[in-house]
Amino acid sequence: MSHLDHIPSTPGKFKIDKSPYTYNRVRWTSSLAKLTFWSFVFIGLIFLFFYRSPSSSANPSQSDLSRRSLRSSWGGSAWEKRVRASARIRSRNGFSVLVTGAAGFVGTHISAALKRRGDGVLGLDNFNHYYDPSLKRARQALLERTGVYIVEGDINDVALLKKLFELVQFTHVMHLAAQAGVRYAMENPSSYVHSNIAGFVSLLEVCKNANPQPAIVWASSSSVYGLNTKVPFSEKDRTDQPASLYAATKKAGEEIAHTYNYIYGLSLTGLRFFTVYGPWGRPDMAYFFFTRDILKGKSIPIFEAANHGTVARDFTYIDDIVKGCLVSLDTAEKSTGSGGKKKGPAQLRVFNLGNTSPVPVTDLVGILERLLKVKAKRNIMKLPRNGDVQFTHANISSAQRELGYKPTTDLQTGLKKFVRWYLSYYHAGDKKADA
Ligand SMILES: O=C(O)[C@H]1O[C@H](OP(=O)(O)OP(=O)(O)OC[C@H]2O[C@@H](n3ccc(=O)[nH]c3=O)[C@H](O)[C@@H]2O)[C@H](O)[C@@H](O)[C@@H]1O
Repeated sequence: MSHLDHIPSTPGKFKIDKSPYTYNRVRWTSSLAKLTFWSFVFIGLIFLFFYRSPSSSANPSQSDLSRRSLRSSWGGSAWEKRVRASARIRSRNGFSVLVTGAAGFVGTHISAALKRRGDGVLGLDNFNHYYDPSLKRARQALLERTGVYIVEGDINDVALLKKLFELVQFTHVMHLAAQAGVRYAMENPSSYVHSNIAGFVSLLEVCKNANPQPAIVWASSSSVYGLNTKVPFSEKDRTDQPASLYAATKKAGEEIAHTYNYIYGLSLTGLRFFTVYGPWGRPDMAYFFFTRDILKGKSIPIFEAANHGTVARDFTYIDDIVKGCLVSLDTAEKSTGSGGKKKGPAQLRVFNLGNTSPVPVTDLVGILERLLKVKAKRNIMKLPRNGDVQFTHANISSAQRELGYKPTTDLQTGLKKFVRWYLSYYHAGDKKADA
């Protein structure tokens, strides 16, 4: 046996002599050289990972986040060209808007609407696996056909955000990237902190340093009203009793927005969306998976409150939400700061965007049964203590007064459009409708 046979095959390891107390000096020295070499390689890889690591996923687990971030990449001249082309304004007085969460339900609709009217739109999305990513890819393909490019990355990736602001002078940011869903917060609390708090702060940090600073419109949630019992919910009502971690992170977002407005002069508008539904919707939401399960003949859990109390939502159709978002962007005043310094007071707004007519969940199921022509297998159960509240109802007088916001789609009409889309998307192409 030559001494080469003693050189370990596994990097970073060296063989100890038969006797645990003595070792061969030659073997040790060559092993040490190997060890040093492989340590450098290893440290180099770690350095590369942290230096270049762009996106991570908001959802499943932190280890998933890191794993996925390794796979994502951005940069290069072709990439920069695509970014600039997508964000190029094509109408007089148009905006250049960065839409975060662009492959999401609301993000897709808003990106398409902005592009249609001639604004420059650049999307950003981490394509996480909270729900079927193939639906997000299909939305991406849809947007690509209209000329909207979605950068694949995470809002926590400050280097990426900085790069985007270097390439494009965004006039506005439509911030929709978030960990959504009320009930999932009990399963994966850290994903809510990661996206809705840390991610929001990282975005605001980059916006505040940008020159010029963009105006920001972002998605808060009706869930901030939490245990508030005064109806309909007005922006003046208390929001200090969240019933879920999701709601708490959205409420935290509103306070964080106040801080960045106060210190840095960022123009910020928070929109409290009320249970948004429609074509290209989210498979984790009740109207969506009820449709899927009714068609499959599976029973659906329908929540009711104590003493058979009605559980209801102010379901709001996506087109009404899009209108509310666009007019929020149009009426957003410029941020006042520059170079991270505030120059004067800036606009800070919060609006309810709801439909103003709550519908019991049982009625939602009745409408779906009629549209699908299938009887649902109803499994009535007690509202679990998982963050769901019994009732939501928006008072929209403030949005009406200041934005001219006026929802026009009732649940029956909106669900009809959703069902038509659902059937053509899943049944015509025979795609799997698993959330
Ligand atoms: O308005 C909002 O701010 C929130 O609206 C929805 O949350 P939610 O209203 O709970 O929407 P769904 O999860 O679709 O639930 C709709 C209704 O169906 C009920 N439900 C849900 C699930 C189920 O299995 N059974 C059931 O009866 C819920 O209690 C609720 O009353 C979204 O999921 C949140 O991301 C959003 O922020």
